[in-house]
Amino acid sequence: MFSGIDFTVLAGRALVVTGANGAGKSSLLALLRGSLKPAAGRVVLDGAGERTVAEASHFIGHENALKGMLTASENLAFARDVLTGGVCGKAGMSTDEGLAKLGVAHLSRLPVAYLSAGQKRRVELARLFVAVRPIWLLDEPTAGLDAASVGLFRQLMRDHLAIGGLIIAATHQPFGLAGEQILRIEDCAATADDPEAW
Ligand SMILES: Nc1ncnc2c1ncn2[C@@H]1O[C@H](COP(=O)(O)OP(=O)(O)OP(=O)(O)O)[C@@H](O)[C@H]1O
Repeated sequence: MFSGIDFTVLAGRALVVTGANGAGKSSLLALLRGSLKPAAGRVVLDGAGERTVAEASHFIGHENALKGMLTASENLAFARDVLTGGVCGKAGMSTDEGLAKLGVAHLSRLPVAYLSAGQKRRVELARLFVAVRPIWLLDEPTAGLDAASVGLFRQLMRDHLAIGGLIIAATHQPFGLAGEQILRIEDCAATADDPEAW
């Protein structure tokens, strides 16, 4: 795995985590949201009151968290209920508005099992908009998206940063977000803020 990772990400900024297959990008996201415990070190979240990173975050894994027999709209309604319980988040857009944000409003009433890989991914990403959470933890968010959808999602990330959101994304492709920090995980070490690493 990795060691020696030390970084700070401020509100309104993005950190792009890159590295070879198996370097530990997904594992780092799991550590950040608390689903894995670090052997050493800690994750500190400032300015979120009593909330943990998990409670303040959306997590989009590299596998979609969608139920095939539920429609796109039903999947989002379920996610919205789960993500807005207690103090953990407030409701955002309606499910149809969230799907429209990703350009898939016309798929709202279809069971997700009938959708293409890219369409499923766009439904998954719509979750970011039906509940309001300041931190987006994204694992290969644009995998399977066509060029137009990648461009659309890049703009949605910019919009989130512009309102003071924070994004940490594992990816093999640069997003080209202004001022994005890059953390390259290499064998048992990490090099931070190295834009030439691409
Ligand atoms: N559940 C698990 N149990 C044991 N080892 C695991 C588990 N998940 C991942 N690993 C190991 O941890 C290491 C890092 O995996 P991780 O998925 O974090 O890599 P990654 O950088 O995200 O890779 P990729 O680019 O292929 O998605 C790998 O060697 C992998 O085999």
